[in-house]
Amino acid sequence: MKILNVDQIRALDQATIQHEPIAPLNLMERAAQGFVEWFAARYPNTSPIKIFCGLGNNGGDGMAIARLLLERHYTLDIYVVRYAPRESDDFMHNHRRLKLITEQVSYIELSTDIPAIRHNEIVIDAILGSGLSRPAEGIIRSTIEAINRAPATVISVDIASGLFADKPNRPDDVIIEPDHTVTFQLPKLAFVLPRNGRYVGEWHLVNIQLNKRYIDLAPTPYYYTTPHEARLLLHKRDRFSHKGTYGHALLLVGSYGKIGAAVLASRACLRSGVGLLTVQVPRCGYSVLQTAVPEAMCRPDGHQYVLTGQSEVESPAPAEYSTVGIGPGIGKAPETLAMLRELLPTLKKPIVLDADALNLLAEHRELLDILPHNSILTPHPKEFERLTQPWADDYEKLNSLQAFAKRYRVVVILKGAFTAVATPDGEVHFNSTGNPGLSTGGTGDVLTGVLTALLAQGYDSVEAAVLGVFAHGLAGDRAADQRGPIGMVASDVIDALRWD
Ligand SMILES: NC(=O)C1=CN([C@@H]2O[C@H](COP(=O)(O)OP(=O)(O)OC[C@H]3O[C@@H](n4cnc5c(N)ncnc54)[C@H](O)[C@@H]3O)[C@@H](O)[C@H]2O)[C@H](O)CC1
Ligand SMILES: [K+]
Repeated sequence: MKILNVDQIRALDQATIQHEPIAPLNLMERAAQGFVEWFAARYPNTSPIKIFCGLGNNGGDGMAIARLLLERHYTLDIYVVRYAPRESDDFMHNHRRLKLITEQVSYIELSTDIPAIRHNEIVIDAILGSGLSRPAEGIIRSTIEAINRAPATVISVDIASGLFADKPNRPDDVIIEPDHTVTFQLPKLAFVLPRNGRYVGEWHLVNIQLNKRYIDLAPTPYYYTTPHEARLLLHKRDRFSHKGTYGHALLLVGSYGKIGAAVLASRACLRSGVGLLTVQVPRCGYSVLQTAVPEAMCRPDGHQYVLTGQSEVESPAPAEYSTVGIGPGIGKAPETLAMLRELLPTLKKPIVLDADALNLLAEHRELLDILPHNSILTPHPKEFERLTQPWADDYEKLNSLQAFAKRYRVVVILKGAFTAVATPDGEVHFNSTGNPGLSTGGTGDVLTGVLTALLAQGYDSVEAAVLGVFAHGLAGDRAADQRGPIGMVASDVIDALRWD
């Protein structure tokens, strides 16, 4: 699903109006109906509601929503924040229609007009929408502050008032902090950026049949992976396939005290459909691995405690495997750095790099230039910062993510809520699965195993990254359902992996 910017959203409105065709007012009515259906399904009881409307089309939506809620017999107090002399045409029209059925519309011009809000109330925020052109000031600011102080449930129409949809706010901007945002058809970039969490709450999409052709043709680097799209990436298995069909992966993982990472990555790799798996661990990990993961072959490293790449047993060179996954638990010993230096130039196919493999790359940047193209890197924000430089805001971070993926021709998976997958072509796919329960030791090792398995099976790197991140997050969601987000551990995520 595409994520469009504000100019494109405006043009999409116009395209829908022209080509459907539909009168602007009817499109607003459709948006309001969509909101009200969502609302009525979630809040069937008539809790007292306060709705705050601005004077533009977001306020127009609010006026129409107020009318539709009154028709459904909700108890409603309606406020118009009169911050300017001008009103949009569709606001005016809906204001007039509303006044035909109720006299109960109040106007907020001064702070003293702002009502007290009680804790059992629901606030609907329709003050400012995607038309925000500058930070909220004056009476808008005071109203937003009052709503944020109130102990009520807050629901924003389209976007929290005061939040820019596609560019950074200043740190001292005043923005609604909603529990829910109900937006129209497509998510906004602001919704998937971590620092905006409190200005978005849970967000929900309401389909208002905007022009499909415009959406299909609109150029954008930003996408949001829906379950349907993720499922389409899944390769079907042929009845006559055999284990050779699904590749032979090599994992270079673990060091003394971190053999658990090797076990987790190996198990996840096997649970993600790899044909054969060989795992190279330092000698101290040999018995652990053979016992904990009997399905994997083990190639013990020549070193007792860390990886050096030297193998004790006769075995093929890493380049001969379908792919290599390297990083979980490896540490940063000089021998391991030397292994990376020797290994990278020999590899011609995309590989997976995680954890200390990334930290070694950050400390020895010349290695970045010899990464096999289309390799997948899986940093969390701190690791990514070491690979690049600190950022002032999420938009700067996103730019730097896109630039990095392009420059080194790699796929970068920046982990977090709405994990971002940046491609060598400059696209970014935000993931839709996962929960805070995944913030626990070992889940990154699991992801490395998953991605290594997908590359070994012949998925191209972008598909492997998008699908792998989605499936990993979904498994995390299942684990959280079963164990709760606090009690779940990385092994639960492996157990919950499903590929159908
Ligand atoms: N396709 C859709 O998503 C649809 C969206 N709808 C709704 O329309 C709004 C966008 O409406 P618009 O009139 O463009 O903007 P706003 O209501 O957000 O703002 C009104 C107006 O206010 C001025 N303004 C901006 N920032 C400030 C500020 N800080 N202080 C004072 N005034 C400000 C500016 O001139 C704006 O134009 C969208 O969010 C949806 O809710 C349609 O109803 C259906 C289709
Ligand atoms: K709003």
